[in-house]
Amino acid sequence: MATALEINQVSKTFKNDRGGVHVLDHLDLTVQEGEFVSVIGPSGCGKSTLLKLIAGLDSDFHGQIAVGDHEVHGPSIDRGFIFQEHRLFPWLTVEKNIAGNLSLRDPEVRSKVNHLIALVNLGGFEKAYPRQLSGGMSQRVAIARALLRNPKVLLLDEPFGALDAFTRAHLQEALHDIWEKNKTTMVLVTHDIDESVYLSSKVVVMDAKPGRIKAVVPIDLPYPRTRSSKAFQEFRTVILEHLDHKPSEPDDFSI
Ligand SMILES: Nc1ncnc2c1ncn2[C@@H]1O[C@H](COP(=O)(O)OP(=O)(O)OP(=O)(O)O)[C@@H](O)[C@H]1O
Repeated sequence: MATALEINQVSKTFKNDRGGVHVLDHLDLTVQEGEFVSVIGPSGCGKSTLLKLIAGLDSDFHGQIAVGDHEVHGPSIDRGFIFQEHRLFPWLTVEKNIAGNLSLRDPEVRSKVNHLIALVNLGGFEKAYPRQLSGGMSQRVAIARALLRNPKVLLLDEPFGALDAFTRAHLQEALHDIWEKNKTTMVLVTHDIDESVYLSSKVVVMDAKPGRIKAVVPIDLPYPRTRSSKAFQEFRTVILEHLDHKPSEPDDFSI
């Protein structure tokens, strides 16, 4: 299997008046083509920062990030990005939001957009406007839009964080379906352990201050996964333990 994403000794410090905040510390991670990787960790550990570095939205960091054979120095169509909020253009229909600046009169674009609308299960809503869609439907349009240019890697920053539990579970299924059909490599930032176990081929658990990779947990459960199964719950516990575990305190010899 070829490597889709290689993160090599990546560190990031945000400069401030007091010198800086050291957010990411020497991260190494390899993601193979077609993998679904989730990144989970405490608030502020640098998950979104890492995703932005991969996206090329911030190139002020140490180390190297490569997507396929190309080192990342800025944004490129080989990486799609999905934010927590869908960021659709309210004045454009679903199909025009997906096509972006490409013309739907081009038969190739039309056929790709039609394919994506079917993939995200929004047939019949081509001419609808974002205000006529639910939050979950809007996020599915955002996913279709991000897939239009066949990115090598799709980066998702808590895409379901603002949705209710029912819609969230439904969209997790939809995302899994899209991943299986489209074979796009995905990197998902989430706070939700169940979401990470349900979707991922491996879960990266991060530590905070500074952000480091604490564990990489391969989830070798067959799909579709059943949240209530014993094996699922065992993976859940493993991740929870990694998240909960604090480095041991030095022994206290005081009386
Ligand atoms: N542009 C910035 N300038 C200065 N500090 C920043 C900037 N962006 C993020 N930070 C700091 O970097 C740290 C990591 O932030 P980041 O948003 O990556 O964390 P996160 O793990 O995604 O958090 P959450 O789970 O709460 O979304 C935080 O302490 C944050 O305050």
